[in-house]
Amino acid sequence: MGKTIIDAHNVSKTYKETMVPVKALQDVHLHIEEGEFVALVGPSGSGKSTLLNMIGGLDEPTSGTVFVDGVEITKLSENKMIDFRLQNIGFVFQSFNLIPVLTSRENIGFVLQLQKVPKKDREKRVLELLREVGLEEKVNSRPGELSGGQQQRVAVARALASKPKIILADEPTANLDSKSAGNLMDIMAKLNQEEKITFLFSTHDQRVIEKARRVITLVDGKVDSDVVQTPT
Ligand SMILES: Nc1ncnc2c1ncn2[C@@H]1O[C@H](COP(=O)(O)OP(=O)(O)OP(=O)(O)O)[C@@H](O)[C@H]1O
Repeated sequence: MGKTIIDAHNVSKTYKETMVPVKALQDVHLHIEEGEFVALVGPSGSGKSTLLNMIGGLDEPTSGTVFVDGVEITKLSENKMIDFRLQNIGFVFQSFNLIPVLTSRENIGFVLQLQKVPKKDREKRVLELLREVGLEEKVNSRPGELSGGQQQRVAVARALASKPKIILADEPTANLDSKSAGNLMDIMAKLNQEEKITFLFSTHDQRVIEKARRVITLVDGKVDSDVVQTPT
C-alpha cells in the first residue's frame, strides 16, 4: 500500500440555505493514495463538485472529517486553510478561471507571488511551467488571445505553480473540443506519471473516463461504485 493522500470519513453536506434543504453528500468515504489518477463520475447533481470542494477545503462538510496528506483540513481555521491550499492543492475548473487582463506569465506568476517566490525565480518557474504544458510561446498572451484548450493548459500550469501534491479538477474538459480534451488528458497523465502528482477529476466525458485508472461513481450523494480499470 502506498501513502494515503486523501482520506474522507463519513462526509455529509446538506445545503440549508435553500427552501428545501439539499442533501448533496451522504456519508461519503473516500481513500486515495499518492500518485492515483482518479475520475469522479455520476449524474448531474450527484455531488461531484461538492465533494471536490470539501476535499479542496473550498467549503466545509456539515459532518465528517477530511484528511489531506495527513492533515485534518476540516479542523483548520480559514486562514490556515488558505495557506494549506496554496501549498498543497492545485485547482482546475471547467471555466478555466484565468484573470482576463493578465498574460499567461502574470496569471501563473500571481500564484508564485502569493507564495513570496522572488521575482527572478518566478520568471524561471513560469517558463518551466508553460513548457510543461507546451505553451512557452504564449507567455505574453492574454486568455482572450488563446483557444479554450490553451487557456485550460495555462490553468493547469497555474495549478502546478505551487508544486502541489494533488490537483483537483472539476470537469476540466467540459468546455473543450475532443482534440483539446485529449491533449489536456495526456498532459495530466504525464504529470501524474512523471511527477507523481495525484489527480482527482470529475467528468461526464466517456473518453476522459477511459483515461482514468480508477473510477468512482456518485449517485444521490453516495459512493455507488469504485472500480479500478486499465486506462486506454
Ligand atoms: N451552493 C448550493 N446551494 C444549494 N444547493 C446546492 C449548492 N451547490 C450544489 N447544490 C445542490 O447539491 C447537489 C449536488 O450538486 P453538485 O454541484 O455537487 O453536483 P455535480 O455532481 O457536480 O453536478 P454536475 O455534474 O451537474 O456539475 C445538487 O442537488 C445541487 O443542486
